[in-house]
Amino acid sequence: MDEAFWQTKWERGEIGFHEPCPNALLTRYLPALRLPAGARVFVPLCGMSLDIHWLLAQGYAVVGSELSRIAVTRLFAALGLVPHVTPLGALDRFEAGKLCVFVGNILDLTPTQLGAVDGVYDRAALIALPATMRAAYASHLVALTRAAPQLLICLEYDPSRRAGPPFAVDETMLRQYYATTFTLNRVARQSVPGGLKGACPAWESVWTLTPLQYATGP
Ligand SMILES: C[S@@+](CC[C@H](N)C(=O)[O-])C[C@H]1O[C@@H](n2cnc3c(N)ncnc32)[C@H](O)[C@@H]1O
Repeated sequence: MDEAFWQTKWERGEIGFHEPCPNALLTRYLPALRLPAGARVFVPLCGMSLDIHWLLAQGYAVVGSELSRIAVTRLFAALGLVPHVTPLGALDRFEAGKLCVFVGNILDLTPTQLGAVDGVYDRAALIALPATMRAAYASHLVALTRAAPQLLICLEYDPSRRAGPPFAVDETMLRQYYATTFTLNRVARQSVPGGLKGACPAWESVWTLTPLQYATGP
């Protein structure tokens, strides 16, 4: 699952993952993160998601990371924003109003370039990556965001029934990636209507990841 795979998907318009409206699990469960008003939310592997429109409409500042320039150009256009583009070595930063997106490989993004974020929203990012890349992505994301709390949507299905992406990521895997940094709390689990593209039953889980140093104890 290299960069060329995703660039080709965007060039061919094969973007079945793109949802026609803001994700209902985001709009329902983001309050569980208890972000302050006007918080800065990081959306890794953001595509041109309408979730970003929704986050901006709630008054959040949004910062994204996305490989595809096609996606980011379309995202700004759909929002009626004209981005100011700044080259930053391997990345380009697109900025307008309260939206900033780094175009390029997230692994090239540094904490200094990203700046402070209050929370992370991961929909179809961790599960877009194969197992060989996931641990590196997860630890990079923690370092990048200085372990900011996350709202994370995961997908579970029998991986012998269908090849990813999206990949199945169950609780055991999630704990391998994040349990040393966060308290993991599953706030919802629901079956995917019609299964995973009709191939097999699937379930979506919504997790909140709270930094361990902030977890309240007795
Ligand atoms: C499954 S899509 C999800 C997009 C978005 N989160 C959504 O919900 O519509 C995964 C996205 O990650 C991007 N991507 C994949 N690998 C990446 C990487 N290493 N760095 C930045 N973006 C990446 C792809 O171009 C694609 O747009």
